Amino acid sequence: MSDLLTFNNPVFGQFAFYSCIVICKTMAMSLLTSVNRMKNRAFANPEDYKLSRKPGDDGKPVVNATVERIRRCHLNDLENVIPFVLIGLLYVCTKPDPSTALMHFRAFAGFRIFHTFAYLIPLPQPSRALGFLLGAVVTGSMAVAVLKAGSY
Ligand SMILES: N[C@@H](CCC(=O)N[C@@H](CS)C(=O)NCC(=O)O)C(=O)O
Repeated sequence: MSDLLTFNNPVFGQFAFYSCIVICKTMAMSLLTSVNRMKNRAFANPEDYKLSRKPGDDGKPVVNATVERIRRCHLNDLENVIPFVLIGLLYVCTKPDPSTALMHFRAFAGFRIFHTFAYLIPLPQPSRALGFLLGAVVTGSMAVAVLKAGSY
């Protein structure tokens, strides 16, 4: 029992692996935002322009469509990845069938990566909606398992 949330438990190991992938993907959105802020000279704060002021800059915050799209994608990751990680931890404690659990973890990571491509390319809808919905179904399925395990 005490080994459930350690790497002695293969299900936890797989959960940690796929969680780390989706967390790193979420973190990469910050980097991508920064790169695109610099590329498009679309900084959020007047003081940011002082780092690389160019002739003609008035130092006013600029809203750029690409930067805003990346930020929405980042926010959507936060809305979905955090619940996956929290519910996933509880799910691992229900001692799920290892192959079923692995299918959940892989599917969630795959759908979230697909959602990112669908948002940033962008792919025509309902591609992004499907990426979001299927990922949410995976987290929902783990939540049902947790609720069942805790309901007696
Ligand atoms: N916070 C989301 C909740 C619903 C959601 O996540 N929808 C997916 C599929 S349409 C999405 O990618 N929404 C765009 C977004 O969150 O920026 C929203 O405002 O749209």
